[in-house]
Amino acid sequence: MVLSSAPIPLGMPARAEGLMDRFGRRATDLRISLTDKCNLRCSYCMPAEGLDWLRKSQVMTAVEIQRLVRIGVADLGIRELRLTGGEPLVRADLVEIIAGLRAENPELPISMTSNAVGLSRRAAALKAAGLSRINISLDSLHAETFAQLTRRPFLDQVLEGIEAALSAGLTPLKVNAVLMRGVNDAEAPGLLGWCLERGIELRFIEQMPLDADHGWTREGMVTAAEVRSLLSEQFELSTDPGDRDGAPAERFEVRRIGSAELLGTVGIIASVTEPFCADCRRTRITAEGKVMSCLFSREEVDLLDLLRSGADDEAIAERWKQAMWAKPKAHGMDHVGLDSADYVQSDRSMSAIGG
Ligand SMILES: Nc1nc2c(ncn2[C@@H]2O[C@H](COP(=O)(O)OP(=O)(O)OP(=O)(O)O)[C@@H](O)[C@H]2O)c(=O)[nH]1
Ligand SMILES: C[S@@+](CC[C@H](N)C(=O)[O-])C[C@H]1O[C@@H](n2cnc3c(N)ncnc32)[C@H](O)[C@@H]1O
Ligand code: SF4
Ligand code: SF4
Repeated sequence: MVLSSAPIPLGMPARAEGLMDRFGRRATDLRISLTDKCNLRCSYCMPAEGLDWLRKSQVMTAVEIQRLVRIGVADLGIRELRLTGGEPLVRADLVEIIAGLRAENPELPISMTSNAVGLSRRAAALKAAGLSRINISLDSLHAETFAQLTRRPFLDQVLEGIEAALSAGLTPLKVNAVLMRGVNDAEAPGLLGWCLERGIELRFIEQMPLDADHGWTREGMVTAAEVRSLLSEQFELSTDPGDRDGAPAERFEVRRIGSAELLGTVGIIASVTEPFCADCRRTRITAEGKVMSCLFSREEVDLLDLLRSGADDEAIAERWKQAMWAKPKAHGMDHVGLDSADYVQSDRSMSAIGG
């Protein structure tokens, strides 16, 4: 048996149940990045020239991913799984990965976050393999604005992907949009109307300082308060009565101004201005098998070396638990504040973490 070389961290119960941290939170939501590669270059995420991609040998195989999920579900209390990246669709073995995960975990909710480029050809196969639902990123319905934000002219492919995902039953389908001031912020009500017509839940995400270009500024980002104000031009929002249940998105019921008819819901993910770290339930594993206990962690704990050196499940679970025990309180620090003086942006961009 290969044991973690690290001693049990201070204060961690010797027989800690599941992925507990020092602040009493327990991670039950596992997010695995399948790849650091992507076919878009969204300005808030990737640089125009791309990044130095990981070599194939550095990236977890389907079998390694399946083993980690098995350990997470059987031994560590994981109750839901999200596949992300990079762009999961660039993995040629995506359908096999999902089929393998589903065969071992018949009841596990398995979702994916994707840019939907090329999805129209694969949506039905992904559903048949066992994918439960999908969240798709779409920042603009205008071809020029889409191309400006993503640096690629693929809007039509994304729209086709969304239609295919709906037809395949990858629902409830959610669309993620990041608003950039002066670029697509005026589109907020239009995007919401478009999603409501299709039974899609739109979520606006505050831009976070996780871009490879390090171009984020607190003044430049569009805040949740601004999103609500932009939407109020056409819609009335009221707090959704449902339980938030640790979710990043705060949900609102949507009605046209002056109408009582409920059109659907919209979510706002206010990671910067209205953080939700106190109830965080997420544990992340990067494409190269490193645990990131927080999206903004500067410390990573390697599971791939254990996977590849004959370690047993118990040793892997123990190292994962230790990594999560050290989870920072918020935003990778001991306090909230992505705009605080002591926040230091990580070298990892969102695409290399697994957003
Ligand atoms: N700060 C922070 N932001 C997060 C976290 N998890 C997700 N987000 C943000 O929320 C965005 C949307 O996440 P998704 O991957 O679409 O899914 P989700 O909102 O977690 O999941 P569902 O509502 O269950 O579909 C991400 O791209 C991040 O920008 C988190 O742990 N911390
Ligand atoms: C990193 S991507 C990975 C999955 C897939 N490529 C996609 O775009 O949906 C996941 C999510 O992160 C979001 N994202 C990327 N960079 C971000 C940033 N700097 N701030 C906020 N959200 C970001 C994207 O909008 C996307 O919805
Ligand atoms: S947000 Fe997603 S689609 Fe856009 S560059 Fe990052 S990983 Fe690619
Ligand atoms: S910033 Fe870190 S602690 Fe806060 S919600 Fe995200 S992952 Fe959890």
